[in-house]
Amino acid sequence: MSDDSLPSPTDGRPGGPVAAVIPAAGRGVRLGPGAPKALRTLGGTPMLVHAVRAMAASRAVSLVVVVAPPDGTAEVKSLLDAHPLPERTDVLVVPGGETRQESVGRGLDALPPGHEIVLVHDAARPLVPVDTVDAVIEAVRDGAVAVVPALPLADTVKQVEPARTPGGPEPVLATPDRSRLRAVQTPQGFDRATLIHAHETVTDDVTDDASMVEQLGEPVVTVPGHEEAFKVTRPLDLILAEAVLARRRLNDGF
Ligand SMILES: Nc1ccn([C@@H]2O[C@H](COP(=O)(O)OP(=O)(O)OP(=O)(O)O)[C@@H](O)[C@H]2O)c(=O)n1
Ligand SMILES: C[C@](O)(CO)[C@H](O)COP(=O)(O)O
Repeated sequence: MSDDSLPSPTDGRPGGPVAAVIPAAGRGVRLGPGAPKALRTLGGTPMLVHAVRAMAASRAVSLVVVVAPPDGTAEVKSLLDAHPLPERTDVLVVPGGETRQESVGRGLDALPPGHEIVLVHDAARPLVPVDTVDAVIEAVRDGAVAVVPALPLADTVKQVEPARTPGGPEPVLATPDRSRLRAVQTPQGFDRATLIHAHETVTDDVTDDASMVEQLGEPVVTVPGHEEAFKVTRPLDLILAEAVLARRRLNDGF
């Protein structure tokens, strides 16, 4: 998809500039000891900077709200000052909360008026291609209130009774039909009012924003995800991300 393929519709569909909220306040416990995950480097550049650039790569995105570790807003601001974005993209930095949900909520609270479409993108998915970002935006512009990039599963999935002790045996309860399951990624795209309503209404613990919209009874749809939009969660993911970046740099000739 080219950068110019995202019109600002004038036919009543949500158009205009898009804002992206990037929750980046997690510690990265599963990645192991070190700096907060979003500040760890990939190819010498902090993961957060990759994620911010990935959103700003879409010409539709005019504002990125970064939700920083509460004690790290000054560090994140100076980091972003040192890695400027295209002129069309503004950046705000706000402190995050205890959970991802709370951090996204704080990012939404900071949104100025004028962005009808909001993306929520994990800092921990630094390598999402711009075509995936644009596909999500386009689906919201086409009238969906909530859109998730999704991939089929490669593994068979079992539903289990969780072990009583870590590493203990887990009785298998069921094997869901894999053909109807999807692994969902970010950015997830939303009609702004719907997302804000979901965050004001849903208090259950959830692991993504689209499930909050589902709880409102609103429809959520998928667009094709991308393998390179994987989440850097465990140490092996960092090795994979370095390899993907190295291949991209080789292909781009720098
Ligand atoms: N209180 C939190 C927790 C998570 N996140 C963000 O939510 C995204 C997805 O979360 P995850 O990959 O689980 O990150 P962590 O919470 O840092 O990882 P872990 O659970 O291993 O500590 C990350 O970009 C993370 O920075 C956040 O903004 N605020
Ligand atoms: C939002 C998400 O990336 C979609 O797959 C995922 O649910 C985040 O989960 P995490 O355990 O907070 O990383």
